[in-house]
Amino acid sequence: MRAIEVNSLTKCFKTLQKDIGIKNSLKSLFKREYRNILALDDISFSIEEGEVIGLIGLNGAGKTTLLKCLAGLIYPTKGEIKVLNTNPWNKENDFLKNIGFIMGQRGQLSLDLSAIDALKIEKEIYEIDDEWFKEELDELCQLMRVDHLLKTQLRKVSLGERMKLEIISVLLHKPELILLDEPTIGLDFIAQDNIRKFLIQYNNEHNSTMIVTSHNLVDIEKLCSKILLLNNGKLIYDGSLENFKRLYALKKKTIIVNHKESTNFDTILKFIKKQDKFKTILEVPQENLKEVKTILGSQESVTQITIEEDKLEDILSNMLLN
Ligand SMILES: Nc1ncnc2c1ncn2[C@@H]1O[C@H](COP(=O)(O)OP(=O)(O)OP(=O)(O)O)[C@@H](O)[C@H]1O
Repeated sequence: MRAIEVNSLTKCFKTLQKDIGIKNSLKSLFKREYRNILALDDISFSIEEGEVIGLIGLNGAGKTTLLKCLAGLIYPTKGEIKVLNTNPWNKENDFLKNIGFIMGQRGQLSLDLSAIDALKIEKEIYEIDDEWFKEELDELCQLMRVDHLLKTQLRKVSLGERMKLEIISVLLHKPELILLDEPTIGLDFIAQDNIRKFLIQYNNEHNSTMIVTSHNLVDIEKLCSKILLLNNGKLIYDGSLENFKRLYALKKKTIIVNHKESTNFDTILKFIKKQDKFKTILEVPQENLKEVKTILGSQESVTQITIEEDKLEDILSNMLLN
């Protein structure tokens, strides 16, 4: 079943321009100048139920704006959106109960409360019954390993622990659609990994649809099978991550060669990027790859050849910055 359908979505923000200095500020009180910012430019796509989609793009590409449109927090300028079979800006109760929005940069739980009290507020907002709340909370706290923090004031828990509690608060009511805006921002690598594993497990168990935005492309590679790539408000790729990597593969491949001291690199010297006694790193254009592999393969002193997979980060830099 289709979870999201977006047709020709355009969002334009109109912002007041303010000049620098008191004199100019006073002037702008009388003569207001506005600037239009096209945050989303005629984009269309659809997402099936249970898919985990990576929404990527450089700063200002339009990712948060798109998530906010999908959540019904802002109105589009033009176009149609259907999320869970409804118009998000109608804000029907059923719709609101079935979506969860996690914003890594801005927590929603009150820092003055203990974790359990803050979660109980969510329980009341979403009208979760006592038994369900207890069961869900136990399960989620165990999965996230935060049981010991429930009585602690949120101001006193670490950033990673707070993020886990934020995620729990959003998942308590088992939303069908989960929007995750930078879910691992500011977390150490262990906490990032725990959150990713948790989200994968949660998706496997509940078949919830997820959209993840992150500048940490490891999140995207580990969590998402499909991506939406935004650039200056335009959707420039919609499809599988695998296909994206194939379509936009880098023109040069990195080959790591482990070898004995005696290895002869004479015929492929021009490809050497770095070399020490037992290891050589080569940068080889696609068209020379076969030839270089044959040369390396014919040498007995070569013990291992590894061709590095293109990193998503490198493909994107190559694509967006060139
Ligand atoms: N409320 C607003 N008023 C005016 N302009 C806005 C508003 N919100 C976003 N914009 C502009 O819309 C564009 C897209 O912003 P958006 O926050 O969606 O980008 P993003 O892809 O999420 O960026 P980042 O990766 O930096 O979070 C930017 O040029 C931004 O300045």
